[in-house]
Amino acid sequence: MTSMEPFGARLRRVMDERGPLCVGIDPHASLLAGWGLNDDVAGLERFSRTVVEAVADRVAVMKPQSAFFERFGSRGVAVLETVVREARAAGALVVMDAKRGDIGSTMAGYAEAYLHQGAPLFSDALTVSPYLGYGSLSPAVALARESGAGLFVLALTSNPEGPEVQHAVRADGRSVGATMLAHLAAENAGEEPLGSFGAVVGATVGDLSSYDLAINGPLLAPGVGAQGATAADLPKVFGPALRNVVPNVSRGVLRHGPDTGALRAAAERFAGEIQAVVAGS
Ligand SMILES: O=C(O)c1cc(=O)[nH]c(=O)n1[C@@H]1O[C@H](COP(=O)(O)O)[C@@H](O)[C@H]1O
Repeated sequence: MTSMEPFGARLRRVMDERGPLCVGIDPHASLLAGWGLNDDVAGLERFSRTVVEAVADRVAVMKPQSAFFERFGSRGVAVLETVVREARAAGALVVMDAKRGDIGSTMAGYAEAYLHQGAPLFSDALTVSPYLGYGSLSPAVALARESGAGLFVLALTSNPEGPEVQHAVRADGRSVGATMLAHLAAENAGEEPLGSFGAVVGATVGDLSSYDLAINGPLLAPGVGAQGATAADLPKVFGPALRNVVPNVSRGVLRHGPDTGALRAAAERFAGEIQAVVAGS
């Protein structure tokens, strides 16, 4: 397998060129209806390819939400394959949001599905859940390193149910979420200009001053837009780590379709607000 330049280096460059915004592709049934599309495979394909056409040539990252494609079985997954290919061809990095996590031997299978170059769903990075134990992710870490891909590990998620697991305090006094961040910092040690092993930290989670976000890797920050966070919240949540934050907006952009100009304008509005807070921090 020919190795690509590591994900972290590719991400840093595209963030420098395009700004850090990630636009999510989340074809909810309600959004398809809002766009005047049927809730079927043709509607799914029209929706997701329109989003790619509108923004993949200008945003740093696109994050298809696998759940909404899997809903339609193998034909939905075929659409997902097309979407990944087209978004990457337009210069965006694709983070596959499938939140995989299993015992190590099975995790190796998931890693092959998304992180092996040449796999039909090969993506620049994959979201993974470490809640079977961080070590269960090692096959994905190893394959990502080999192929130049990355991971985003759920650390402090944007949903209100997350804290019962992620804020739980271990016998050594550290919270579970902080432990995941520490694992990622170790993974990324010494990498320049940025490591490839990111954390998911919701933009909605509030004050993180007691957490060490200096993991030398990207921080994927969902929650801006529909979940109530704004660009203005980002400096408060992320402090000095803001430079490595990739804010994700899905419904906040998608609800402006189906007009490509309106989608583009919505993405550019979020991108502008985010650029302004990053520049001012
Ligand atoms: O991993 C994710 O992307 C993710 C983690 C998290 O903590 N919270 C979260 O909302 N997400 C995803 O980010 C997207 C947010 O969508 P909107 O709320 O519509 O912007 C969805 O695809 C979620 O599954």
